[in-house]
Amino acid sequence: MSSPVAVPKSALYGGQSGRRITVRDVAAAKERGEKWPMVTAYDAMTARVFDEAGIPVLLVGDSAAMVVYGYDSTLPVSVDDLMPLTAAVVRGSSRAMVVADLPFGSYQASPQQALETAVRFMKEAGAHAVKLEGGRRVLPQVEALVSAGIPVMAHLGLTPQSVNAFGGYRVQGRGQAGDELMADAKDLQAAGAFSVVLECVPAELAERVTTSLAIPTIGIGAGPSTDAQVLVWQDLMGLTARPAKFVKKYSDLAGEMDRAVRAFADEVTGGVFPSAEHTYH
Ligand SMILES: Nc1nc(=O)c2c([nH]1)NC[C@@H]1CN(c3ccc(C(=O)N[C@@H](CCC(=O)O)C(=O)O)cc3)CN21
Ligand SMILES: CC(C)C(=O)C(=O)O
Ligand SMILES: [Mg+2]
Repeated sequence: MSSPVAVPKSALYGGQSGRRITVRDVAAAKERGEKWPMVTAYDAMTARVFDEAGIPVLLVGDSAAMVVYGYDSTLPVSVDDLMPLTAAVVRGSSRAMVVADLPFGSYQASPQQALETAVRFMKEAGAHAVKLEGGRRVLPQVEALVSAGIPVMAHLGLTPQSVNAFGGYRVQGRGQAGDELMADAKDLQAAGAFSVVLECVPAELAERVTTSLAIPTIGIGAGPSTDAQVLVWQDLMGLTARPAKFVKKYSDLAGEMDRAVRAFADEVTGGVFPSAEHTYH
């Protein structure tokens, strides 16, 4: 039997406020030095499970392109694809802040385009904040959204919508590029972003960015020093075939689902299911 490990729990993670987590709660957690978890969600039932577990922030990621829709990158997914998933996550949760990831092509063209897209996610899907990828190249977009009262989560490092420009999913921010990323992070904070995701960057860079910023950093493949950590839920649950190095598997849902569906199939073919207890008369 394994001995229980004492896990320090933050007031943000598992908070019992009875209302939604807000950007103010997220800011206060950094001031208190409390780390918190974020996970993706794409439907109401998983959102409810994560919400009831006390996860303070749920991200409806454009990773839905890959884990929900089966594309091999995040580029093909549209606003219309993500809108119903976002609405479902909002309906399935009551305490988490729900962040809508703006998909490729829905905000890059102009601040006006970014505002129109973000307003749809807030108004029609009920999202509480939006996320977009990029640094100084999207500052006008960030400023337009913040001016409209829309909380913006930024995203630096391995920004998957730029996978074709990077030539693959590779670590970002090594050497000189680290100084560029630091400058992007500071400018995003100055533009009013309430948090910034750091994806696939050296831990030392993520630590420097985290201590240099007043807003929280959310790491994925960015080492242990960021204020928060995010994973795609299918990765941490063991549903993903070949997860990245930064993924830790906390469950083997693929194995469990395989076992369960084979058991059902065997009982159907063997005439065992349904028995009397699952039958109406
Ligand atoms: N299921 C899932 N999980 C994710 O974390 C995720 C997505 N999908 N889709 C969108 C992006 C793509 N992401 C990825 C995908 C692959 C690697 C990857 O294979 N990385 C290499 C590192 C290569 C290097 O060392 O430069 C690895 O071996 O982990 C990283 C991030 C993260 N995001
Ligand atoms: C992995 C997170 C940060 C993301 O952007 C997504 O799931 O789309
Ligand atoms: Mg994303």
